[in-house]
Amino acid sequence: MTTDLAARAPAPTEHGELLRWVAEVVALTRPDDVVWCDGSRAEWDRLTTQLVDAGTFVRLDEKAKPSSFWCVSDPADVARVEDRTFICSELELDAGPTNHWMHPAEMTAVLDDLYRGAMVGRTLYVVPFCMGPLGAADPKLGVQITDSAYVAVSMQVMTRMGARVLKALGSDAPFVKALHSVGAPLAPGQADVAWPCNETKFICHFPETREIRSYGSGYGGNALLGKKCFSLRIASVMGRDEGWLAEHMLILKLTSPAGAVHFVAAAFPSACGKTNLAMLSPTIPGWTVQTLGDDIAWMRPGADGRLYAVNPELGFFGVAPGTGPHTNPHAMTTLERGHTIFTNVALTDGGDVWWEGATDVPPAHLTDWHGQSWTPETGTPAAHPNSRYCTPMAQCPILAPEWDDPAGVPISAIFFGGRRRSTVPLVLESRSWAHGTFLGATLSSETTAAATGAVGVVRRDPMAMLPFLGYHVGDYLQHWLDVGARAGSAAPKIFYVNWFRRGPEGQFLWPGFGENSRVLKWAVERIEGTASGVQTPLGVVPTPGSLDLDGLDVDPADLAAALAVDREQWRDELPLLEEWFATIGDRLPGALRDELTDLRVRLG
Ligand SMILES: Nc1nc2c(ncn2[C@@H]2O[C@H](COP(=O)(O)OP(=O)(O)OP(=O)(O)O)[C@@H](O)[C@H]2O)c(=O)[nH]1
Ligand SMILES: O=C([O-])CC(=O)C(=O)O
Repeated sequence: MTTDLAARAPAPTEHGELLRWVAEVVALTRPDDVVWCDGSRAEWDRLTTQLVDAGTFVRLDEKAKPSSFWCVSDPADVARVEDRTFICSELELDAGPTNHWMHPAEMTAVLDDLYRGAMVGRTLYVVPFCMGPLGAADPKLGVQITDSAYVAVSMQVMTRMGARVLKALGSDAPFVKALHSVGAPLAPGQADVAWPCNETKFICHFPETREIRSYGSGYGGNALLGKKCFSLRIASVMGRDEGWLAEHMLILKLTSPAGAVHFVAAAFPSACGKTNLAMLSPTIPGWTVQTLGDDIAWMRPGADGRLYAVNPELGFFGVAPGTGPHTNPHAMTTLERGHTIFTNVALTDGGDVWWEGATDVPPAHLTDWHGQSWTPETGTPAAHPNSRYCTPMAQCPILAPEWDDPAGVPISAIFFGGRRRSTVPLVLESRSWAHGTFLGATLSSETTAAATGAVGVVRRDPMAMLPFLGYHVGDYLQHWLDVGARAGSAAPKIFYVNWFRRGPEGQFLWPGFGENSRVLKWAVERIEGTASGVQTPLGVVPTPGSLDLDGLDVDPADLAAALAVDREQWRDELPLLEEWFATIGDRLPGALRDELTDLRVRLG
């Protein structure tokens, strides 16, 4: 009976390939029902109400957070699963040394076995979506099939989706096939759980056929397939083939008191400060920051040689803990405007949400992310460290007017940054595009709760893309060099930053957050040729007077320590860089090997 379902459900499209694929997935997964998502407000209301009735969502107080919902996941499904993430290229060599690999045919067989009957008792949602503005010359279209209503409503926040995308697909436009199942079929009469998922998880990418297949998880980056899976892993391959860059970067607009505008893109690993920098409230008078994106940038060369950035997403899927009125007031305002899904934060007795850092003083009583009663004496965090909000970008009070422009914005500066307790100074300017690519290629950062596994372990994370590369890291670095060479003098200037350096007592040496505007200012003044800097073996750092410190209460010794380039520490770092380059193997571009040799010489 279920094999006829695709034919019985009124399909609002004449796209032959899409209809064929939906019928094939229906036959394999055997859902009870098929729903084509239209992206309407009525659909949001219907699906969120359904999720409330199912016990997955709790509706928040309408005055505090209109049309918003709280939910908690299975405690074993709280983050991206990098060890279960695969790049299934035809050749293992093309996935490179940083990715898990399985041959596409072998992986398809494994997954087909798992998908067989996986949607029994559930509804299959067809979610047509577009990454980036629909009005783009070459809109990047996708269709996600999912058996999770949570995913369907989250995709409505995070992507341009629904009827208008189906229309853009017409009868034959190409699209990325993104199949997702939580892997939890329901036997007749079996009661559902609030967060269905499976212990077995697979997040698989087929770069040659531009397909994604995800199984077993309902969590963000594993399940909202337009995000990391499409916009980074698959799009990095599209970018390689088409001559552009798909990057794990925020995009911001910086305006000086004189009205000079610079667009800045910045790549930091997961949970290392992208959202906060994108929504920064400058502490220096007259400067403003506006937001265009907090996680992903697609940068294409324009006719003038500059790189133009577009944010493919429509929402923010942000880390909740640490977000508060002092650190990120604009994120707080975005959330207050509602239409937000909160996952794994705590619930207040008044029907609002809370997490560590939301207020200075915690409420006297909460329901924590395990659904348990919590008081400040409980002694465990009320919110999971990787708890998230999923909220529409359009609600951000400092959204830049250019945010939806299909042409994108010209990037003046690229920042690379990680979370390092030592060694890496507050800011460095690279000597050239190739040197900047070297700094990005050797970026290191301590792991965070955004992925399962140990937290706080230093690892190399090239351009903050380690978990998101759709192909060989060596080829990717060569692509960076090629894009820069084509841009020539129009290429953005590359900077390297570290907000997380610590002193001997473990204190942050730099206050961060809004104060990072001082670093942004120095960077654009370097580009304009008005700020001075001093050469170090690593690159140029600010001279004592060139970083604007007006009104900043910071211990001069801490500041000096934050800016210091310690030759000893860097000499100790050299073998680690060698080791990393050896991992990349013979596809490492020679120009980057030369940069390492030059660094060794400069360090003496
Ligand atoms: N000390 C310090 N902490 C920061 C700074 N900026 C951000 N953080 C903290 O870092 C954590 C992650 O920040 P986010 O801005 O959400 O990171 P993200 O890179 O957008 O994270 P993803 O959504 O995983 O990509 C939060 O707990 C922040 O409070 C900073 O300048 N200094
Ligand atoms: O992808 C996710 O689940 C969340 C995210 O932004 C990240 O981990 O960088």
